[in-house]
Amino acid sequence: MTVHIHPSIDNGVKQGSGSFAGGTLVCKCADKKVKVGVKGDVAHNHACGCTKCWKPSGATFSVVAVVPRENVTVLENGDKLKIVDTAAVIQRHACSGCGTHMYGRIENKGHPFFGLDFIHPELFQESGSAAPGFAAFVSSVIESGVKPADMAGIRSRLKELGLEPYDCLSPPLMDAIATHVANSKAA
Ligand SMILES: N[C@@H](CCC(=O)N[C@@H](CS)C(=O)NCC(=O)O)C(=O)O
Ligand SMILES: [Zn+2]
Ligand SMILES: [Zn+2]
Repeated sequence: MTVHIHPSIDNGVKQGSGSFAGGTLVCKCADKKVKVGVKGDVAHNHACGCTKCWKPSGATFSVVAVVPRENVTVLENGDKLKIVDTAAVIQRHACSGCGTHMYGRIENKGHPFFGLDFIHPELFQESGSAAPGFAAFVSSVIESGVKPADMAGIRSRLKELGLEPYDCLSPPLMDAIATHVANSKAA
């Protein structure tokens, strides 16, 4: 069985240039494309199996990374952007024309990841941004219809691609969240 994870990594994970200076994220509309400028490289790029992160058609996983929110600017056709779920922690701003999520923003100042926006590096018109390094919320793909019996094959393909599978976030990110919670309680 061929295991498809995401079109940008199914043929192998292409490493970033290490000097990506930023670029423009472009939606999939034929015209009046939404364009979002991002300064600098992305961090914590990963495959996400959750149901909320945007995936291109046919993908089992999303590929998503973070950038400082001050580095993100809507450049063109921002009037097409709509928040997918205003109740979610991550306010995902999607193009109402093609459905592509252009950036996700956390507005809760107390959240461990406040200050970071979530973006999909495959939407950069430029190449060279940092590559995904792990896979998160892997078990969640079952919620999108993947058969539990296919999970062993998915996890082994992720490992083959060098993307260690986790069912929540990676240990360093889980540690960062717990540290934030501990510090908030201590304060
Ligand atoms: N099992 C759930 C997990 C959803 C989830 O917790 N996603 C993570 C990773 S993106 C998150 O931080 N979500 C916050 C949000 O969506 O606002 C699903 O697949 O819908
Ligand atoms: Zn669009
Ligand atoms: Zn997700």
